[in-house]
Amino acid sequence: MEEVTVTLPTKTYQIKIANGLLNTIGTEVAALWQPRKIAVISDRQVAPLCADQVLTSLKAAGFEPHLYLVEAGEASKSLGVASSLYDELVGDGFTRTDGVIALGGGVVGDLAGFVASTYMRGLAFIQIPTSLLAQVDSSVGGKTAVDLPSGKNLVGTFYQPDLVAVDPTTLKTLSQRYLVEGYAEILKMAAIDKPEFWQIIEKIDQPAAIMTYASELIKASVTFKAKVVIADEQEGGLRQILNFGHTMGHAIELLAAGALAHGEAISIGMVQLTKLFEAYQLSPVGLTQQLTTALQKVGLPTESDLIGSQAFYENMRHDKKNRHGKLNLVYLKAIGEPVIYPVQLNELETFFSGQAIITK
Ligand SMILES: NC(=O)c1ccc[n+]([C@@H]2O[C@H](COP(=O)([O-])OP(=O)(O)OC[C@H]3O[C@@H](n4cnc5c(N)ncnc54)[C@H](O)[C@@H]3O)[C@@H](O)[C@H]2O)c1
Ligand SMILES: O=C(O)C(=O)C[C@@H](O)[C@H](O)[C@H](O)COP(=O)(O)O
Ligand SMILES: [Zn+2]
Repeated sequence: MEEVTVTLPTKTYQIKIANGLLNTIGTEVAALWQPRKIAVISDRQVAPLCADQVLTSLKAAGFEPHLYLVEAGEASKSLGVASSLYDELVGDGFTRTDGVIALGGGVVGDLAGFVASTYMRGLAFIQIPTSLLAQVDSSVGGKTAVDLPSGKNLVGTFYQPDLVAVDPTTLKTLSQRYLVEGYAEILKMAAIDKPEFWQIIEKIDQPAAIMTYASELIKASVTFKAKVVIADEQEGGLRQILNFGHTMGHAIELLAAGALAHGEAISIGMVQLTKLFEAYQLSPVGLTQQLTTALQKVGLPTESDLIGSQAFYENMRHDKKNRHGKLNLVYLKAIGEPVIYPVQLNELETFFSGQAIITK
């Protein structure tokens, strides 16, 4: 078993990574929680694959698990779905001494974490991520959210789990599209972490290689993400680097209305933003091509015709790195050297059209 510890001012928790961990999840949970009711929140695609394993193990450890299912996909990250879950928890008599477990990808993790953090002002919460994206990124760090029609993750909380239990064997049933999509967030972390991480990326020459290096990639990603979160839990400054590619990416994802998965949109966002900063001579010549090549090797998109419309700029203005009239963008001075670069909101169009005057 690999373990990474997340030590924060208010709590410390473990990210545990082991093949077959779902079979013994009850024992892991019993080491943290007294017997209680547990809301296991999952989606209709994931639950038939592994919910039985989790429920059986929880029951054997003395818990009373209740399974709640949402539709698979981003549309479930809504206030409406959260509200239905609150009603079900009330109906089943959940109280503040009970718990919530997210069993699924990033959608289920963000939604269940949001419900756990708000229902009766907060129930204990555990993440069991089953997609690659969730295992490397979304289950760690405590960002929970639902979307609004006007933007991604616009309502949410910082709410840390008591445990993140990663069982990489769950990835065997994940489609190639979502394996590759999760890889986009791995590549993001490799691009902003020390160059040793990028060296693992250099070895990934086709989608199948992602599975070959999965354990190494998961460990490197959560170790890096944990380090950033420990340094800046609530994104006062440094944590914004984890948003590399997300300002454009989230705007594109919203405009694509379900046609692009999160990681696909972030892939486009990383490349197009780097292209802009390369043109402004703030990123080195050739960096856009380096990122493009690494992303295209696994089939990720790097371009979109959704960029540049009025709605695109409007979406970017809702970015949570928008502070005091400036939008903090994250660009790369080099691989492993992310820089936070504030742009005046009233100059956003000029900046993104490549016509701004840059003083270095
Ligand atoms: N909180 C954070 O820090 C954070 C970080 C990154 C992304 N996110 C959010 O995560 C979401 C994207 O997560 P995602 O890519 O996991 O999407 P997802 O949860 O929609 O999962 C992708 C698809 O894979 C299926 N799936 C999941 N695990 C599976 C398995 N083991 N076998 C077969 N199918 C499986 C799901 O049912 C879904 O259809 C976005 O909403 C994004 O905003 C949050
Ligand atoms: O954990 C973080 O911090 C991140 O930014 C990770 C991102 O990959 C993730 O998509 C996150 O949900 C984006 O957060 P947001 O604050 O831009 O909504
Ligand atoms: Zn992301």
